Amino acid sequence: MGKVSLELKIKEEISILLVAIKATNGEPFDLQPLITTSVCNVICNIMWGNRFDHDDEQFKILMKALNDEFANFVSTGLLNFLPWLRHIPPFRKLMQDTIRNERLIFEVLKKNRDLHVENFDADNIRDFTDAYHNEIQIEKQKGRETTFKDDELLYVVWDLFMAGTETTSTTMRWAMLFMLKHQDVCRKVQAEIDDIIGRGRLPNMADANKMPFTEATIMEIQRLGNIVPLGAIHATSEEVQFRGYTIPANTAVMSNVTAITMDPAFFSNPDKFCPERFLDENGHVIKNEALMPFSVGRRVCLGESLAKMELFLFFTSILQNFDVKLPDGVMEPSFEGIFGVTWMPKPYRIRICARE
Ligand code: HEM
Repeated sequence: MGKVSLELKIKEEISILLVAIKATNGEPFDLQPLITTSVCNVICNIMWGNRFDHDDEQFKILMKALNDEFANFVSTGLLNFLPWLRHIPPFRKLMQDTIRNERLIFEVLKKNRDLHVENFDADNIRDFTDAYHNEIQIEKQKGRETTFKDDELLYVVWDLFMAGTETTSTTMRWAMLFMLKHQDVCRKVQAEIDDIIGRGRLPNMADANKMPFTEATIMEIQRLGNIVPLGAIHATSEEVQFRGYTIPANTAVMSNVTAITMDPAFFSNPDKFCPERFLDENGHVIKNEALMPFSVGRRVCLGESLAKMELFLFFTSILQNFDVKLPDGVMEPSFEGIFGVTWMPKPYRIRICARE
């Protein structure tokens, strides 16, 4: 799927999201289910070429199971290191729930794969699942051994759902909290949107490089939101010498991303929310290599460009149309977080009101 058609799919989701937000009539609500559904639908579109209505039964099963998997991730992750814990409450129940959820999710994934295989037409590749299945057929015809396998496809799709849904949704929820707290920044972003895009059409990716303040704001949200504070766990495949240390083969390695994003040597006053740190004196964006929300190296986030597209389009489309406000009686947004798959804000309620 090319960048242009991907952008169209994202904008289709955004249009539906904006209608759903408008229907809240400026009353306090939790943005999480709406935004997660939207970004999950983007992945569905890439994988299966379709989207689901928010109240579709199959989609509800997938979303609930995905949410439970995310919520239990830290505890189930512990079982990787201490597997015997699975026999002891409360881990026993957690393990049973995880197995049940995985079965439910794989049923949905299998159903969609089988539908694709039934209607497969090599001359009309509709989406990722078709493209993958096509690869299996090509390798089969050539009689070659391949890692492209029907069952492997289910795990690839599952990985993309896991990696691509909660991350983007969580970043957007931090984004809204930062805008609640820093209304001055929010107004500057809105002024840039009005100037470059206006109110008559949805934002496009072509607008992004004309909007340095917005780009810098998203960078600062990603720096302070810091949603993957310890990166992903990797393992050394052989012995490694690193800065005078010897790391043996098969050692689990984690990267302390927080130590970098909060290091005054890279970011002055690191606790301060300050988009201007990413702008030079002419208002142009400064790239800072110490900002690495998608990690670096060979295992860098596979979805980085999709995620950047989603963040820009969701963020600007919401602020183009709405102001963000605290519920009556709430003086300050809470920046307390929960450590699940990612570092995510505690559930909060927000008022998103049509702009004057
Ligand atoms: C704001 C959103 C996102 C953030 C902050 C983010 C961040 C990350 C980080 C830090 C990693 C670990 C890299 C490493 O192992 O060193 C990662 C891996 C990955 N991400 Fe993302 N991600 C985001 C969105 C997405 C999206 C939308 C997709 C695609 C659908 C995606 C797919 C993946 C995949 C497949 C990996 C594993 C790559 C590998 O192991 O080789 N991510 N991401």
